[in-house]
Amino acid sequence: MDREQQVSATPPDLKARATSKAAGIPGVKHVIAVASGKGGVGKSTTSCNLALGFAALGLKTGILDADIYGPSQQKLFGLRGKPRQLGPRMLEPLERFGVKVMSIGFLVEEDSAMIWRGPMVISAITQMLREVAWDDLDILVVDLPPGTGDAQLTMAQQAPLAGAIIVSTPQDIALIDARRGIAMFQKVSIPILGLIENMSSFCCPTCNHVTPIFGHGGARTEAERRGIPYLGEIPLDMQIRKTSDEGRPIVAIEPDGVHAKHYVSIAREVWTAIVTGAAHRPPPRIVIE
Ligand SMILES: Nc1ncnc2c1ncn2[C@@H]1O[C@H](COP(=O)(O)OP(=O)(O)OP(=O)(O)O)[C@@H](O)[C@H]1O
Repeated sequence: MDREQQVSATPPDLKARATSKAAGIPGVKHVIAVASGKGGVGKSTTSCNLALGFAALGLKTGILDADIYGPSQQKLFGLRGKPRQLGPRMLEPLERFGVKVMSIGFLVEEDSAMIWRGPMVISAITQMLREVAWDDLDILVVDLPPGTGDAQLTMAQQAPLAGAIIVSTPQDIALIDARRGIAMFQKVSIPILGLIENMSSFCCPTCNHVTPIFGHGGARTEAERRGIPYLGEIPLDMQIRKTSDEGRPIVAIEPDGVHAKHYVSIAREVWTAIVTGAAHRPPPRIVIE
């Protein structure tokens, strides 16, 4: 059953867009999306450190900040300045810690409000995807905005996604939203590369007591229930927060530290799934018309 048949039970608008084939991005071998159903669960921090994890594996890596309403990759990577124009339509991504970065945050003032309607958001994301000189990347990580709106759907349908990673905290409330994200990607037949539990537990730096502030293990249970890979957990840790705020992400500045090892190991697992084609695909649905 092909992709067009699988989406035929979805609303007409979704179906029409789902059938438009996602064309490849010149110079980019694999594109993955990092998504979350809910805001503030650490999706951007995870995308940034995962991208650095791919780079640590020796892969040529880029990151696209598709979070139009709240871009943060420019800050996480400690980058300032505007991308250089290369000809009439092409922009050169900025680069730090060996990762090429493009974000709407480079193009608008930090405190300007992004009051854009859906079509403008879609056009901006499409341009950042296709009118940027990514140039010979093994992997492009796309940091999606939270939720399952227009921007997410556009990426799911217009970018040639190898798969999506869902980030959630262990709480029920975040997992309910994560489920919606999973369902959206499955509806458009994008493989789910796995679920990451962020802010999984807090280890007190003075007494080493571990406190599951947002609960613990919820994402693993959810992944098992849905039959999708569980990629692991990242603790709630002040160093992760502090280094992110300072624009010196933990994988870049402490590459041999315990957190970097976590992120790199997740990156390795994801990369293996991509190149072996082992990414989880939803079972084909029987459609009666
Ligand atoms: N594992 C972690 N430990 C400590 N702090 C974290 C961790 N992950 C993220 N944070 C912090 O939580 C806050 C929110 O993280 P982030 O911006 O990555 O979330 P998000 O899901 O991308 O948010 P948004 O929905 O606004 O895009 C940031 O201050 C970040 O530094």
